[in-house]
This record gives sequence, structure tokens and C-alpha cells, in this order.
Amino acid sequence: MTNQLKTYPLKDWGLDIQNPLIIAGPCSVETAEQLDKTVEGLVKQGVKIIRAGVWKPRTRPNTFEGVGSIAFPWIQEAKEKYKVKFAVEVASPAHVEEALKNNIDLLWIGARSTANPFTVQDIADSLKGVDIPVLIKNPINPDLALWIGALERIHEAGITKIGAIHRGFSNFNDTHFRNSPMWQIPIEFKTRFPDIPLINDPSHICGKRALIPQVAQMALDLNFDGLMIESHFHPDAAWSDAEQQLRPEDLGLLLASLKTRQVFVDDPAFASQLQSIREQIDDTDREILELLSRRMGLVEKVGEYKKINNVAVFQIERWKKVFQTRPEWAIALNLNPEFVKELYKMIHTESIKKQTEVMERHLS
Ligand SMILES: O=C(O)C(=O)C[C@]1(C(=O)O)C=C[C@@H](O)C=C1
Repeated sequence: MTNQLKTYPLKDWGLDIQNPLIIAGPCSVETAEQLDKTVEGLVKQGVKIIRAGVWKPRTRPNTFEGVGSIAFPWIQEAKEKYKVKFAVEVASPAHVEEALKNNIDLLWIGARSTANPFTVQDIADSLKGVDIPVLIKNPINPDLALWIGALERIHEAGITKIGAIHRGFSNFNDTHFRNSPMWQIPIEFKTRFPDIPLINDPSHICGKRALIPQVAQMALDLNFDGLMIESHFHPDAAWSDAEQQLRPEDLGLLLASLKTRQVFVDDPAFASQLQSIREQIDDTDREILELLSRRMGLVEKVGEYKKINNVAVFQIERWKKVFQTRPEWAIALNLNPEFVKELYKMIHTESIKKQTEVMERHLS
């Protein structure tokens, strides 16, 4: 057992787990034939754990919400015929009970459920005394604390084989991805819980087949422990998520094309090169901070003048100019202008804070 949540690493989950862990299967189980054909195809590609949606939380009513419990005999048949394990999403104690009764090997909690602590607690209570791996998807909203809270609730119920699934976050404006990956959130998760397996779900992030390879590779580059990918033997005819499911053959090609990265290599030449570059990064960071400190000193000076002359802290025209020119300068310096915009939003917020302090100084 490792880390502050006392969970088992993937290799001790008692399953035949590949590295990276691959879980693939249909968004929803539809028919016995669809499940059989899909699992047959996936097994040929080396997949050992099948994901299968039995109950589907849909945003709008009167859409397909999963076939429900009639899927279990088909799942059982596929388990026996192809010697695979099955993972199913649960959203209520009734789902947990049904899944356990039907020999499901792994459970996962979906993004909408993770967002609701009452639901997570109900599921956790129903898992007391049970020894089954549970994977917890990030909540639909970008709230790391809520994600961690869900893990803690499941952990407090006595579950020790816990993993997290990064499936991206709901958004209003992102037209590229179905769910924005917001990589900084899983990175922060991994930093805080390095021993909890973290799996990426490129299907729900991308929403479109064509984007999946790029996101899956990014996840492996960031040292994720595995991938959960939707696959259907005939995606265009799928009853749900048709655009993001891959044919088993295409999943096989994708898996073959992905490059897995090592955490580190024990090579003295690499280690010394890395150390030398890291020292240069340290020096550069020190310079960046010295420059930032110089800028803040100037901002404070402006604040003093504003105070003497009774001028407002927030200067919209000047700020517009700063906000327009810095990304332009950034392009010339081969920097991403979007990154520089975000950086300057933070710098400006800090400037305003500093000058407000100057204004309020000696007032009391
Ligand atoms: O130019 C000013 O008036 C400043 O106080 C500097 C500064 C900045 O950080 O660049 C800070 C606050 C203003 O809203 C605009 C610009």
C-alpha cells in the first residue's frame, strides 16, 4: 500500500494488467451481437479489459439511456467466451448491487456522479465490505477538490484499489474538444497523488475520432498509467457516441502507433545533460523572478503617484494597450501568444492588488 490514501498500485490489483493499462469497449452495450462482435475484435487487438455502458446518464430526456440489466447475461457470455474482464459505470447503490451480483470486475463512477457528493457517498456506502477496483472520473466541472473528495469517500468505504480517470471538463466555448482536457488539473492530481493510477479517456475529451491519437499520445507523454477508449465494431451505427468510437482494428493501429515513455533512464550521459540544462533553467527562472520583482517595484511607484494625484488604480486604456502588445511581442519571440495573455492577466491582477495596498496604506 502506498501514499496518504493507502491504495494499491495497479500491479497489485489481481488483474492481468498491461502497461499502459488499456480498457476499451462500447460506449453502450446495445445487443448481444454488438457486444460479441466488438469484444471479439478487441481481444484480437490484445485488449483484456472491456468497458461497457449498461446505464447511460444522458443530458436530455427521451434519448437512449442504456439497455440496463438485460446486458448482464451478454456480458457474462463474453467474459466466458473471450476470457476478458469487464468494467461498468455505476451511478447508484442499485447499480452497484446489480454489477456485483453479475460478476463485474471493475466499477467506474462517471463525471456527473463525481460532481455530486451525495451520489458518491451513496455509492461509497453501498461498497462497504466489497473488494473491487473502482475508477473515478473527474467531475464535469474543473474542480480538483471535488475529484479528490470523491476518491476519499470511496477510500473511506474501505476500497483500496482506486484509480482516477481524466475525461476532460465541460465547457461552453471550446469547439475543438468535446470536453476541454485542462491538462494542468490531472498534472496537479498526479503531483499530489503520484501512486494513484491515472488513466486518460481520450474518447470523451475529443468527441471525434480524428483527435484521439494526439490526446492519447499526450497522456502517455505525461506518464499517465493507461487509457480508456470507446470502441464499437460498427461505430457509425452506434446508439450513443457514434462519432468518437473506434473500430477495434483502428484501436489496434492506434495502440501500435503510440509511444510509451519511461519515467527516467538510468544513463549517466542523459543524467548529466539533464542536470546541465536544469541548472540553466534555474538561472533563467531566477532572472525571470528578478525582472518580475523589478516590474512590481515600478507598479508600486506608479501606485504612489496615483495616490498623491487621486487617480484610479485600474487604467483601462493602458491595460488594453499592454494586453494587446505583449502577445504581439511574444510571437516575435517564438512564444505562444495565448500563454502570454494568460500570464499578463495574472500579472495585471497582481499589479492591481499591489496598488490597492498602496492606496490603503496609512489610511487607518
Ligand atoms: O500603467 C499603469 O497605470 C499601471 O498602474 C501599470 C499597470 C500594469 O501592470 O501594467 C497596472 C494597472 C493598470 O490597470 C494598468 C497597467
